[in-house]
Amino acid sequence: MEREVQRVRQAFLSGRSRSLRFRLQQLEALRRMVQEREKDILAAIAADLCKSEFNAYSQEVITVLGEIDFMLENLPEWVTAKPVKKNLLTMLDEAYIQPQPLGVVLIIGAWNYPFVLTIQPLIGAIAAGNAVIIKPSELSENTAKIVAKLLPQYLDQDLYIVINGGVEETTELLKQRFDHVFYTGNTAVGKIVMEAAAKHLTPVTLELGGKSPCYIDKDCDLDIVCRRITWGKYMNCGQTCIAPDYILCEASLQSQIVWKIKETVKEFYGENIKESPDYERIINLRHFKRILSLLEGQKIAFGGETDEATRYIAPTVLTDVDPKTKVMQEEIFGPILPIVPVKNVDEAIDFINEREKPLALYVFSHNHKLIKRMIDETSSGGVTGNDVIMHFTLNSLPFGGVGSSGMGAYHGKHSFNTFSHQRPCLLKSLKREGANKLRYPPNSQSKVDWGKFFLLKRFNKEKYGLLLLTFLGIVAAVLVKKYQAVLRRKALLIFLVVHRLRWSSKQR
Ligand SMILES: NC(=O)c1ccc[n+]([C@@H]2O[C@H](COP(=O)([O-])OP(=O)(O)OC[C@H]3O[C@@H](n4cnc5c(N)ncnc54)[C@H](O)[C@@H]3O)[C@@H](O)[C@H]2O)c1
Ligand SMILES: CCCCCCCCCCCCCCCC=O
Repeated sequence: MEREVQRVRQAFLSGRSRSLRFRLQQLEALRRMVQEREKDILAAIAADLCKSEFNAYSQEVITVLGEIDFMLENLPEWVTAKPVKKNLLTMLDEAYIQPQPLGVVLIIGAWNYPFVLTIQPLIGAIAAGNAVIIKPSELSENTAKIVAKLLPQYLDQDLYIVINGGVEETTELLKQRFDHVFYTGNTAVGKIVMEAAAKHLTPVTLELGGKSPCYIDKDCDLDIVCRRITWGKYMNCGQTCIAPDYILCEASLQSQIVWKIKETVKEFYGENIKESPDYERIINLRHFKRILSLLEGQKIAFGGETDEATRYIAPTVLTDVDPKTKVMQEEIFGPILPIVPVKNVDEAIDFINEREKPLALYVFSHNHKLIKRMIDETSSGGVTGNDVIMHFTLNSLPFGGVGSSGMGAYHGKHSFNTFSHQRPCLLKSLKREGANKLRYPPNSQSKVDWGKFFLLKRFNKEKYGLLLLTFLGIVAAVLVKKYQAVLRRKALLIFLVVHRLRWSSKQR
């Protein structure tokens, strides 16, 4: 493992991942891979999660292609140095922020959307100019294999490598030194990742999970609400990090919600859900048994049918759920939807705030003020009002958690920033030493006063008169610079003295 990481670091140190041209070329190669090998990728996802080609394409491949296109379009602008505002002490100098790659990045992918949750961070890391070690989840072994097979056929083989394996390999990998670790998965392993990274002071992005609440207000169109929730909850058999985990609503709405979700399930998956090409299966037996154990002692309003041989669990709704029961203590990550009755929105807000900060929050209402209030008075990684999941699809929004649902974010420019160092650069001249005397010992009250004047005031915040004066001063300085080096220093001094006198008189 150490040798592999060394090899990737050597490739990074060669400097070739840094040029814009190279990054664009690698991203284009990645896009070609997805387009040319689409069938293989879809087949692998199908084998892992029993997902139809249509679903795999629209839930995973579209997002990957969209992200690559977005990067290709915007990267030339993002990589350029951005000039910043200056103070009086540095106004003749060059000050800018230069985004730079971090170095060697480790990406640990997740199994539930095994392609997009591994490749989307990779896109950001390449765009930012890094070398990358990709560790797909061993739970989605078919996708892990196809990723390991295809990436070296299209990308630089020394800069971007795939290491497959389970807990043992991940543990070994995490002993190595990286410049950033990006992990997607559960909170318990997130802590292990962060602890390992801390040994090298390596920064981490943790894309974790949590119980994402869904509040339904009385004032809404329940047909539409239930259709949207049914889509987001049972997509991928409930194995979605931002799936609505449970519903909070007034008790009087409960029976209507149950009935409408039941009808929608029929509309989406037909009478025989097992036969539906749109309904997936649980990833493995461990998760299948874990989800079944959450049903114990619950009132099943509909669903509850299971088949261990195929790891099938029917779309299920639980009513009058006691918040103290097991199903409300851990993230469900399966097709079970508990309804917890609350008296009103105040109680719903308290309920959410008494628990760990979730990855997503959903609120349905015609009342825009109520939605805004929910957002203002709670915390979560992201929010979608009057729908579920959809904030994930917008690459202008940072995607990530807060508190126990994670730290850091990605997607679009946010990925580029996550994998870049925003390097502050100030380029001074070795001339104009006169102004610098101010900061050299011995210090004095007069120097402190000049320092206050130079550093606590920004000329762009001054009134018009001052602006004009500054402008004239700069013009004078430029002219003087052009014609007479000696005069230039004097003109600048006169300008600063005038400037200072005005400022001092205002202070008084
Ligand atoms: N925020 C997101 O974008 C996002 C996306 C997908 C999943 N998730 C979250 O992930 C969770 C689902 O994942 P899961 O819990 O089923 O994963 P899991 O427990 O089945 O496996 C997680 C991974 O952790 C690794 N692992 C386990 N123990 C380890 C150890 N001691 N050291 C190193 N690695 C170890 C395993 O090899 C495996 O690849 C949910 O909480 C979900 O919300 C979050
Ligand atoms: C054909 C219609 C296109 C519909 C687009 C819907 C996109 C859904 C994307 C779902 C991806 C969810 C990933 C969640 C990450 C955590 O598990």
